[in-house]
Amino acid sequence: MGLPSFGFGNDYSTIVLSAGALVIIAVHVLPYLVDTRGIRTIPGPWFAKFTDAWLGRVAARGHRSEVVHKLHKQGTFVRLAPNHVSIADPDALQTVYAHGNGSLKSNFYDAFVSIHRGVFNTRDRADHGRKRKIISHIFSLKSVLEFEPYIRLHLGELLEQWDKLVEGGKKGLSGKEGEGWFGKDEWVWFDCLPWYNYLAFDVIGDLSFGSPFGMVKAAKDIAPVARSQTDAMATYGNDKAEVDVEYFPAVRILNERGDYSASMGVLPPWVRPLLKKFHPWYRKGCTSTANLAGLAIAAVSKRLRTPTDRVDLLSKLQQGKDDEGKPMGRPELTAEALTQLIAGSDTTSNSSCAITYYLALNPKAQSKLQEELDEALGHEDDPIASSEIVKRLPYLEASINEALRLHSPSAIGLPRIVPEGGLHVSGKFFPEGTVLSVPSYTIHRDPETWGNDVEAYRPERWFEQDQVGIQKTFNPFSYGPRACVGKNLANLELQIFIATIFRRYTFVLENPGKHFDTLEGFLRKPVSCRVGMKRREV
Ligand code: HEM
Repeated sequence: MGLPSFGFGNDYSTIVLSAGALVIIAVHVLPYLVDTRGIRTIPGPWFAKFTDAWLGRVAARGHRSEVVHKLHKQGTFVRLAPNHVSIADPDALQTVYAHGNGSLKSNFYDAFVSIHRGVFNTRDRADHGRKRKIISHIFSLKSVLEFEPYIRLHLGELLEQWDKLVEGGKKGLSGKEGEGWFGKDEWVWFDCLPWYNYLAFDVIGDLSFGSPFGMVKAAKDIAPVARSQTDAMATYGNDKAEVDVEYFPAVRILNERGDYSASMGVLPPWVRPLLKKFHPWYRKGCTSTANLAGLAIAAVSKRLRTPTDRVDLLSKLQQGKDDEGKPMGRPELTAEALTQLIAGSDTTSNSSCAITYYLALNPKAQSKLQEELDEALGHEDDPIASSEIVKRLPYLEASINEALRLHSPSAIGLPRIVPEGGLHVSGKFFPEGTVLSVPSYTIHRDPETWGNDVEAYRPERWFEQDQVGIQKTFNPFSYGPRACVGKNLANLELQIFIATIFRRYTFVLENPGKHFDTLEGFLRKPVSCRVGMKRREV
């Protein structure tokens, strides 16, 4: 008996396999061999030379900055994808991100768009310039001081809650199941991360949407979200119409959205709809992105139904006008309020948590900070520190900056496209269209700038090292026209939070030997931060 004949079937599989091989060669191998950008000799992981999938996988696993940092042990330049070069050189910041160099955000940022582009994910230069012009004066030093009462209000609520925990701790009580706190040896032991999330969300929710979520008071991650975006958007044009809401954990959906977008953004645009449809992890992220948008839609709609004379971010956005004197329409207003909620919430809470962790780990630094706080605020009856006093405290500033350096909430290299004419960066020429980034995590560990003990938390280094080098290398808020527009508000919040909290309480780590676990999406986030806390005698 002869071998079975596969006839047409055999020819067909050969054609499919050959076509597949040709597509792989055309899409992945040819660009590598032709090397139009002249980056073939740049070292990097083997797979990353041929496909974006390597970076997509690393991003989805949540430790991108640490992985890229290790790769930079090979040198200043690392190829992270067929068209993406990471440059670990503080001098490169001025070239890649500076005003006037013409580089734009890459298509990474398209993965962050939900209802409408906001100032963060608008890539077109003119559109961004228009938005930024309307928004930037809202975040001037003078303007953000008008927001101080909201910061004080919600911080006061946090102190009330933490005082209760301290009292419970002294009595040796424990929280109910799921609350995660217990008292032992006069201390209360608990995870401070969720509380910082509640605080940051309440402050920014109050500022961006005109009412807080009430998370601190409820001690719970919960916020109203529009039940149907389509129905909610149908109310645009009728500010009196009510939007039907349901309740979601906002902190969780914000985290899921950041992880999803940061991994999706490094993949080619044609793969993205397929992943959204067929891959469960990406599908969940897509749902969270929609829910987060629903949160902004519901909140802005509620605010417009009940006009008020409050001064907050939303009222300032409503008053803002472009060069033609036109205010923002409701979709744009909603998108900007959402941008501020996203950009101004877990950035601040993760930073506050990291500062608390490093001060709890380093009792000497904590005592030194408390001495400075006692001297400056000792005569004050008000438990909440005022901006007027805290802005002048050097050790407080160094303690905050040292934690932002080490933890780096914004740690990944933010991708920018080389403009027409190309760019010379750190001694190498990159032609138009190459994607470049400078990883903050790695330059925050540059021994030339920071000294040889880069992994140690030592606020003192801010007084010892060369100030020009520090100014050039410290990059928590990025640099140039796309740098953080909310930096003044972020600094105000961090200074008031940390001064108030460390003046009132002392912290130790529950398990000082345990690694400070983080998970990175767009931001580098602590996973938890279990501390012991007690009231100070002040
Ligand atoms: C410690 C807290 C914060 C950190 C570390 C931080 C960091 C950053 C960074 C690194 C960027 C650049 C992102 C990129 O290019 O992809 C950025 C952009 C931005 N941040 Fe912040 N941020 C913080 C707090 C805030 C706050 C409180 C707000 C406002 C409520 C805010 C609003 C924004 C906006 C709107 C952008 C986009 C600006 C643009 O593209 O023109 N941020 N932030």
